[in-house]
Amino acid sequence: MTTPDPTPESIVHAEQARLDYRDAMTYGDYLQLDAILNAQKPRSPDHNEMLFIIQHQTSELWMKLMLHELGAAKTAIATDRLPEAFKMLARVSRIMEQLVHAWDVLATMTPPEYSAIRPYLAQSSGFQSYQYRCIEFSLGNKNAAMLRPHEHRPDLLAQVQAAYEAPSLYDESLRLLARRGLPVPASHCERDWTRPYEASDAVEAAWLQVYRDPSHHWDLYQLGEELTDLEDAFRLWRFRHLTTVERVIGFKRGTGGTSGVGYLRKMLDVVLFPEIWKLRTDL
Ligand code: HEM
Ligand SMILES: N[C@@H](CC(=O)c1ccccc1NC=O)C(=O)O
Repeated sequence: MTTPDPTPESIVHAEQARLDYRDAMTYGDYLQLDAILNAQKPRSPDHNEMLFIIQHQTSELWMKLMLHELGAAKTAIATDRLPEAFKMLARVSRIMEQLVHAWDVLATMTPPEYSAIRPYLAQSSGFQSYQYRCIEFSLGNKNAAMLRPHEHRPDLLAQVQAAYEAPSLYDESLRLLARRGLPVPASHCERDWTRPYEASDAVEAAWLQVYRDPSHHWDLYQLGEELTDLEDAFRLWRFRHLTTVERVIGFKRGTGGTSGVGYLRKMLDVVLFPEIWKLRTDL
């Protein structure tokens, strides 16, 4: 006699899965799904606005995690706990790569599809993303003008301002090199952290010592390569943004008031960790 194939119902029964959650915390409770899944409020009647909203909301969630990891990685470097920092920096780079691939989903939106939504966006723009600005500042791309869009929200301004005033990931890395006896000039160990980073031959010379003798400076060498991974991924993100914008709105001005593609193209020239790149030519 053959036993009958199990039915979906009998499988659940045999597993003794809990089915009554009246008195227990559920998946949705734990993840606050009521809040998250009721936060998509399209303003247009257009089908594609849901994609646009979810693309941005998921990006903001990943940015939240990046900031969480970046902040902890900076503290770990500042307190000489490098293995922990490496774990967190690797995660930040993987998140950035995730955001790079996310552009593929948004690129399914054609120019006419976006044109149907765009008037409903009014003057809102990614330019006003405070988490994005915190990431740029944490990575050392400081620019006082970028605080202005947040002036009307003192609570958010305080967060962006804190990232603006704090040493960046790279600043903390250079301070670590100095603590390890490498010849990082004093001007790069203590300074007004709100000033844009200025590349220095002396800093490059310090990194060169690391890269010329990796086995003696293994963890600093690994730090240099983690920073390279991160900037590499960030450059790809900027490039995919630029290309997606060009294919969707061409050379129209941005809703945030910038030239659009022209502005985003200029941002491709930003170098976050200049000496880490320059030293490769001099090795
Ligand atoms: C069709 C999709 C998109 C278009 C047409 C677009 C367009 C633009 C434009 C024109 C700017 C320049 C600022 C302005 O004048 O508005 C900008 C900035 C920005 N966008 Fe987008 N964007 C798109 C998707 C996204 C997505 C998915 C994100 C992810 C969160 C994003 C994040 C940003 C950020 C952070 C900035 C500021 C960049 C900086 O200051 O360096 N954008 N976008
Ligand atoms: N700057 C875009 C608008 C835009 O992309 C946007 C608008 C509201 C919320 C997020 C946006 N995404 C990134 O900039 C545009 O000029 O079409």
